[in-house]
Amino acid sequence: MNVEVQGVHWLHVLRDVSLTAGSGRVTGLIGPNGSGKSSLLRCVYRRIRPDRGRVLIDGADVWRTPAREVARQVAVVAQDTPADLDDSVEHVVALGRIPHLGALGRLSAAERALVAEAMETCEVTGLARRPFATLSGGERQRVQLARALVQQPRLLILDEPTNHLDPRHQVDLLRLVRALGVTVLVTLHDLQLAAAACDRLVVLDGGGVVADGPVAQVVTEDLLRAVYRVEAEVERGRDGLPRIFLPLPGPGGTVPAALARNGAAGGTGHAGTYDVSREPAS
Ligand SMILES: Nc1ncnc2c1ncn2[C@@H]1O[C@H](COP(=O)(O)OP(=O)(O)OP(=O)(O)O)[C@@H](O)[C@H]1O
Repeated sequence: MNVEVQGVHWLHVLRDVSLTAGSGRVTGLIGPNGSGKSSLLRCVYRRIRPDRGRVLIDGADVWRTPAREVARQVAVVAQDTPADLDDSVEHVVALGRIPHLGALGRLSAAERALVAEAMETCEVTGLARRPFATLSGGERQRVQLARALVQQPRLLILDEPTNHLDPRHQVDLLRLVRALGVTVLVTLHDLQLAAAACDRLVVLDGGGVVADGPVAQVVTEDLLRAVYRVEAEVERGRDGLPRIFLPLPGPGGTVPAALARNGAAGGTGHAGTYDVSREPAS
């Protein structure tokens, strides 16, 4: 399933955005906070209607396609979890079949097996009877992914799918997503993960596309400086993928004097120092 975004404008947020997410490929959307990534995904999955421009899925304009038809083809793991919080985990996962259900609204035996398999794959089988509301952030994220998998989408849209996951579950999710063989559009803040998981990266800044291409071409020191305003080092691994070294702080650093504790310089307008090895003053 091929996705084409053509000249999309929305409010002051998206400005003339065009991109293609190729069939069966994993396309990553990256960019600073507030650059418009989630808004663009919402345009693609028909949550918000662009003021100008079009989103075509396999050549059909999503706003000229019935919502149910889009829901049969497109699964979304969004940051805001829409599930009814009192529902059990198993029920939330089974909701993924709704777009495919007939008039009776009952799951077939094959569909129940699909629900069980998706829960197994996302390691949430042990949580099946738990109310969704009682889950941790990472558990919720895995349940939402299981719901998306039982939908058997041709396009999978993931908005920051790893932000609550521990390292092993991050790796598992991205491996699974790559192995599915469906078209994937994903936002990720972790550029190392994005570089490993995606075939192609599109960079948004200020609501516009500022770079678009294969991972190795896009993730560069110049891009990190220009778009994220961070002085990072980028090396190439033997696999050709970029390795990103951010200028992480060691002990000690500076903060505005008004925020400094631990006996740092007082007054206003001067930088104070802090020492992370010291207990905060009580
Ligand atoms: N309904 C809305 N009305 C007005 N402004 C909005 C609306 N939704 C989002 N915005 C603004 O649009 C900008 C882009 O938001 P969006 O959530 O798309 O960014 P993002 O790139 O996904 O950010 P983040 O990395 O922080 O998740 C932000 O400045 C946000 O405040």
